[in-house]
Amino acid sequence: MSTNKRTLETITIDDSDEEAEPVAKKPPTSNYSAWAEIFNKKKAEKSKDAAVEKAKKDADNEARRQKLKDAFNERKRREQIVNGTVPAKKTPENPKKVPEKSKKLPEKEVSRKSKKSEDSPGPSSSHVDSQDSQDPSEFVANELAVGTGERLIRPQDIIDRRDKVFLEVFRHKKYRSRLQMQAINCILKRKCDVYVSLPTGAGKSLCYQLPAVVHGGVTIVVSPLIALMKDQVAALRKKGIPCETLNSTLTPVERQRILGELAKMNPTIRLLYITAEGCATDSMKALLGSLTRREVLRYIVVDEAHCVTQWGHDFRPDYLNLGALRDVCPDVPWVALTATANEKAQNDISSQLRLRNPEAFKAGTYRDNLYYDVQMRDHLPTAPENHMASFITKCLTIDQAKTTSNLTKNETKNEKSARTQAKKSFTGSAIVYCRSRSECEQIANVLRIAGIPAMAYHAGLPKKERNEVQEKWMSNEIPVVAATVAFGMGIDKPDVRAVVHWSPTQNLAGYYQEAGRAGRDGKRSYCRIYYAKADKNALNFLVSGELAKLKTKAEKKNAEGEKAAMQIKSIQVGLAKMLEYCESAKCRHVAIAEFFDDTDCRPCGSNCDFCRDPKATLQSAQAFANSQDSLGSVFRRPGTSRAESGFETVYGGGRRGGETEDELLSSNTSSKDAMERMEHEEAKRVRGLIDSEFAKRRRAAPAAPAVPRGSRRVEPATDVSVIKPEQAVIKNVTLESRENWVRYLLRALETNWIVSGPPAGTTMKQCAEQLEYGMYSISKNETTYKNKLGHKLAEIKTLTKKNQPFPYTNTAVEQNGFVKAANLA
Ligand SMILES: Nc1ncnc2c1ncn2[C@@H]1O[C@H](COP(=O)(O)OP(=O)(O)OP(=O)(O)O)[C@@H](O)[C@H]1O
Repeated sequence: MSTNKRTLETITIDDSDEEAEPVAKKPPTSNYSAWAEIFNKKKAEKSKDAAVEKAKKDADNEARRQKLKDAFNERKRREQIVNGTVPAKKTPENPKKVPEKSKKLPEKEVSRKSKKSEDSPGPSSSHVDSQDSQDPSEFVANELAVGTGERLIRPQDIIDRRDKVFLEVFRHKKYRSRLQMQAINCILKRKCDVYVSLPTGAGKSLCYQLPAVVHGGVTIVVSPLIALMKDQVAALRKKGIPCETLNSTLTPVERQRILGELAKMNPTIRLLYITAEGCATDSMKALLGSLTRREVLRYIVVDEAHCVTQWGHDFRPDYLNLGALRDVCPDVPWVALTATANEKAQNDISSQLRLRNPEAFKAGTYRDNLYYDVQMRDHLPTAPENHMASFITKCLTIDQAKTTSNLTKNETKNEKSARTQAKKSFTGSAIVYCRSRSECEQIANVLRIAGIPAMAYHAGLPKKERNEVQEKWMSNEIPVVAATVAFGMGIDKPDVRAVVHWSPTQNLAGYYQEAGRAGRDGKRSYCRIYYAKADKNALNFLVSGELAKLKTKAEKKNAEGEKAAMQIKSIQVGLAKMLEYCESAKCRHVAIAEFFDDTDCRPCGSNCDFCRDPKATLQSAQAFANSQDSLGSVFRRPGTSRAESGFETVYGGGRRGGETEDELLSSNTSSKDAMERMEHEEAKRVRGLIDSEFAKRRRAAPAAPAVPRGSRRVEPATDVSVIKPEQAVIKNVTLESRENWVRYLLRALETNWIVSGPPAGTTMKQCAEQLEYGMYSISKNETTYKNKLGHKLAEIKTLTKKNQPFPYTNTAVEQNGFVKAANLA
């Protein structure tokens, strides 16, 4: 003890450097000198490490600075190209600008240049169009200033500028398709209106964005969603293209700034995104008139043009006002773009928008990198959630090198626990579309339990949280989002490897668009629907209110009545085709193509479940058809046929009155208000619908012989069964309702036991049946029976949320803690 004290007293601590270790000075003993030597050596090593660390940090910072500088310079350069302030290269193909007087080139020179540009590498010589599109004489020279610097004085300049903008602003190497290039060239010529119908992800936006930049001036783009516009504007700004959006979410100051810029003689804004509602206002008409008079209005573009037609799946009444703009700017060329319009819709779009002899560029819907399939939820070998989880795992290849495991030695013995605890690193991402917010939460939870990082995205989340989810998904931090339909609109993520619909959409066209968010990079991606009879009922039920409203309108013998009748037809056909797609066994690509009147599409061969394995697909469709009348007929009274029930005629689809969840989210009202309004409306609508459906049926049905409710007998279901169905000891509890409770319990257990599976020696179905019977056998009346089962269901769901397995005990043997004598083995 005393030695220690002495040693400590003799050490002088050098604390001049806060980060440095204490240094021993004047070592009094040889022991101490050895100790000090180690200390100093350590200090030297540490400072060396610190120097290396510092050098690394400096290098990183420098690299980051350089990257930012490069990005800034690159953006500046792109801006200069866009503004036409980059001096053109003095090459033989692009000679120095000629003075105004010699604008018109001699015939000979034009044709020589035309030949040259065909041969020139340009944006992919292999994709260079036929002579007509490259012929400079075809292009109408725009003699007004493009921006502040350059003036396009010759058609050849347009071609040069097109290639420069294509390569250096949009940074593409070659055109996505010949059609994309042809459409771009046609639009660039500004000689006629243009209609573009290309598949999802085909690059339609470039068809108008490139000409808009090349010609300078202002291009007006009408888009259906504020969120969509915001995304487009952000993406264009990143490329250095000045663009703005005028919508209801802007502050007065922002609005004023944009209007002030547009009022200038040469506005710098290249693309102005507006909503269809905004177009109809007098102030917008005045603005367009003023731009036209100043000759700076280049194009009017109608994106998602199917919104203009009642034949489309997403009709927006405001789009009908667009045609009136023709009177304000009669000579400006129009461009209409869509991925989802059939022949009827195309004709309607042309007439509604008053397109003048539009040149059409159309391609079928077929995308060979997308694999479509349908899985019948009620006929899967495993729990549907489990099935989906393993499907997603397969789609998103797991990067083994990056996968980390925090398991201990003992835990690795347990495979199930290993599955849940290894932190896998996935490549690519996926979306699971759900119908309700609770379904989103439930699916996200189930996926997490299965070891796939997933988050829910829906209107019920605060905006901040929604943004966070979106950002994490975009940056591949979380690979899967379980979302409502609002998610993904306007998002252009190239590596979405799977789009799963936990239940189908209300319309085949809508499905095509949502599924089209997969594989935008052209790589193999998967589009799957999980389908069950219950979905069919729910879809029919959901749209019947909308149809009922339209039917009242359709009774009127005027234009409004005609439009409503058209809409009813479109809704009915859309849903009928969606259900047909799910239920029939045929090439999925052909089914989609036929819906869009594309008769050229041949069976894909290997890009859908049917073409891969026709026999299995047929069997699955057959199994579904066979179970049609026995499954979950929640909304149909036993004894009535489907036609009698009225559901056969209430196929429907489309979003309600053009107001989507996304729009509600982006409106001025707070998202909570919007969300509540939406939920309230939906609940009211469904309640009203149920009442009216049942009232209708009560009126229509012949008076049935009075049968006490509790004793009513129906054919037992085939998907689930109940224990001792003949008992009927509780008044008003029918066999039907007991079966429904078994189904609810089964669904809840399937989700909860996705990882652990049912207790040894049992199946999930048996457990669900036992649980129901347990409650049935100890309840005195209908209310206690329902309460007990409700609590049990809630208990299972709560445990699922907490990622805890439900501890199953056979409730048939539980009664107030005692085992029933009858159940003792
Ligand atoms: N020539 C090209 N080369 C490479 N990528 C391209 C080309 N043209 C467009 N793209 C890219 O393809 C992606 C899809 O383009 P875009 O969003 O315009 O598709 P779209 O046809 O509008 O699809 P959707 O109808 O689904 O919205 C974008 O990331 C875009 O940058």
